Amino acid sequence: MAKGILLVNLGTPDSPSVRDVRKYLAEFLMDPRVIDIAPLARLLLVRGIIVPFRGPRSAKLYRDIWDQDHGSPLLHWSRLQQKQLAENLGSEYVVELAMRYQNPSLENALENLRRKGVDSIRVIPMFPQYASATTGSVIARVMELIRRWPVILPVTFTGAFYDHPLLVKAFAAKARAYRQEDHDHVLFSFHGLPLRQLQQADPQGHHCGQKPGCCNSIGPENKHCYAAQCHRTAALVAAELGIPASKYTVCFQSRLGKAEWIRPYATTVISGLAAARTERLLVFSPSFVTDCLETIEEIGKEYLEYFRKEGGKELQLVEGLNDSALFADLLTLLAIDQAEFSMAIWA
Ligand SMILES: C=CC1=C(C)c2cc3[nH]c(cc4nc(cc5[nH]c(cc1n2)c(C)c5CCC(=O)O)C(CCC(=O)O)=C4C)c(C)c3C=C
Ligand SMILES: [Fe+2]
Ligand SMILES: [Fe+2]
Repeated sequence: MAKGILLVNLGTPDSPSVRDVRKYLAEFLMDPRVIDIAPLARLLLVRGIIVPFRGPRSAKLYRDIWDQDHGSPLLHWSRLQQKQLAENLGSEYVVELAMRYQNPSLENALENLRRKGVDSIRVIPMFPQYASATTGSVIARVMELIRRWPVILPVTFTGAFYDHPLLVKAFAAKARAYRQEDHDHVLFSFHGLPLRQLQQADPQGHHCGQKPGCCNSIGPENKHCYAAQCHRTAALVAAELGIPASKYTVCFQSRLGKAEWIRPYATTVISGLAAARTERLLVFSPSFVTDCLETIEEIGKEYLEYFRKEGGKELQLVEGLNDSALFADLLTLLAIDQAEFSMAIWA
């Protein structure tokens, strides 16, 4: 009997049309784990302001990144990762891919696994660092769908993998395509989060957002902190590449709305670097395992333009993990438990 593996990434519109982008934004932003405000306020904000006004602007950005043959980069690379994983795992496993929002839908992917008669399901949310808005939301939705099944199969979920040696090696391997001596400084730009969501990961209120820099390092007391996990990924990748602490900065991008998000904001850091006469930046985007709108468009185009406006010259985005064989190996380890893996390599 086969084991089911479900890879889950965030989601993307079905097409870059205004209609499909609005549909995607509405589903995504109505998730209470993403916009965590009172239901009526969320409805008014999302349906009344963000979807109507941001929809056309986002659709234009999606048109810019849409590939003629492959469509959404996020979906294209996720499909390739599914294929690599299925090849690595062999015929004992059935590997499905789903998006938390839009398609391929979680409903269909889970139903496919059920119909194929798998014995168990292992869900792999494809987010290196834990956030309630991403990994948490995937887990919550899968549980909601599976609890309706007549026979509830054994289901396991993998968690954050921000410090996994294969993740670090996979990012470092991608960076080796760019010469470090061609760049004055390295930026690790992570997707941002509202500060209040960071603080929710610290129910005792002892750690997150308590004093400047408290989320810049990780320990047992703040191991679920998204920002601390991001800082740890950056430090590990920098160490792997021999980049000294003086040569890199961590920042957070994609702020939405007026609330305070995790600092420092990407634009503030970019302005500061330009003012300090940094001319050539190399930018990693290690909260994403595939290139997507937030890497290709926001970093590769918008931040490049912004950096130049502020006096900088070049900003080079390090390609996402995309087709990385090392990342496919990491997914393989996540898919099978370590004991099984060591038996497989000893066989
Ligand atoms: C690391 C993963 C992500 C976190 C954490 C996250 C939080 C988060 N995002 C928004 C709002 C938007 N995000 C958008 C796009 C987008 N976000 C992620 C990942 C995370 N988001 C990805 C991979 C993408 C790109 C998808 C693609 O199709 O390429 C967008 C839509 C694009 C736009 O209009 O700019 C919005 C809006 C919030 C509010 C949030 C915090 C909880
Ligand atoms: Fe996002
Ligand atoms: Fe924290």
